[in-house]
Amino acid sequence: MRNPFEKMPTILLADELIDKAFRRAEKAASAFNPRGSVVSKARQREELRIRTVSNVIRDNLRKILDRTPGVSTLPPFYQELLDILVDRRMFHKALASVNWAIKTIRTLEERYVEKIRYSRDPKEIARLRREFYGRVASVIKDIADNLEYLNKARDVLKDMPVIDLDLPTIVIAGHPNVGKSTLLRKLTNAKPEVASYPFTTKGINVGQFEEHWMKYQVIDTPGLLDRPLSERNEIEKQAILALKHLGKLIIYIFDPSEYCGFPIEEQMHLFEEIYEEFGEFPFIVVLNKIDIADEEKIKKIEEFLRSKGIEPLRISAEKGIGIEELKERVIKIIKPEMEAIAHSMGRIEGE
Ligand SMILES: Nc1nc2c(ncn2[C@@H]2O[C@H](COP(=O)(O)OP(=O)(O)OP(=O)(O)O)[C@@H](O)[C@H]2O)c(=O)[nH]1
Repeated sequence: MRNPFEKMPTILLADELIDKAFRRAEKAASAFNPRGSVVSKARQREELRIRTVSNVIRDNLRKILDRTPGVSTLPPFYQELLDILVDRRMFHKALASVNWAIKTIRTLEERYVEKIRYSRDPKEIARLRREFYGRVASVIKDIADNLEYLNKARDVLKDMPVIDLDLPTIVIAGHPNVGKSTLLRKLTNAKPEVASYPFTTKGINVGQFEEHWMKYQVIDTPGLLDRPLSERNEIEKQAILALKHLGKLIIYIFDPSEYCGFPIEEQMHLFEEIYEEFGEFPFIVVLNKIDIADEEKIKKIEEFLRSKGIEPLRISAEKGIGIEELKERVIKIIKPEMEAIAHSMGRIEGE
């Protein structure tokens, strides 16, 4: 899956678009050598100007609509993301205004070409053409704000993170410095691709791994699932919603060594919040940095988790301890689900 907004064209602002169209029309008119009477020549030349202006503008605007995916056709994850990045309603309205401008200019073109064909006075013909120019300029000025909005939106959208929506996705959560990116690197054996996300200052880390001929995607969203809910703003809350559309499983990381700077009580508190927030998700909980952590603290967290019916896994992301077992647990949870999906699709195809 690619970024659905990758193909969005550069969007000219109102003045740029008007200038471009008028300049093209002048160029076409000056290269044009009509024959016939004075009136006929005037008609032909002005009709050419009108058609050129209309074509240039409509082509430009049409390209925006053709190369921008319809919001409702996008997967839910991208719809949420669109809301976070640019406000879905505004975006939709801006596109609708572009559509309106295309239609209006087409109507004006036909109307003025007809008027010119009926006129027998070269001065009147020139005046009609100027009037057409004025009306076109005012249509474009009417949508100036929308063009500006789309222009800015495009800059944001074309850099949207490329996340493969077809792959089962594992989301990593836990306080800062507990070892999230170290674990991601270890699990995926890859230098994580960092895509810039506007709602995290650090970008998002994405990596993949393959096991038993199946690919999995692991993402880490610094700044998102590492703080209490009360500290998150609206945008971040929405981003979390987007994650819910995307993820299949959460790997929650504790750092019993407390080297991350958060006491284990605080870590348990954050865990409870995230566990509740993602209630419908399967969780795998790991205790990281066991190479340096205190046995007593490890036990304390283990007891806390067992009281919730969770059996945590001890690992060291840095030393590579427990990573294979972690992968096995991931696969055990995700694979049957994916197989069930594949199976039901096969059945539908087979029928
Ligand atoms: N001793 C030890 N150190 C580890 C282990 N895993 C991670 N670290 C260290 O812990 C520190 C933080 O690790 P990161 O992977 O950057 O943590 P993070 O959770 O991604 O941090 P943020 O991106 O800031 O949220 C780094 O200095 C790592 O080297 C481990 O298993 N053992």
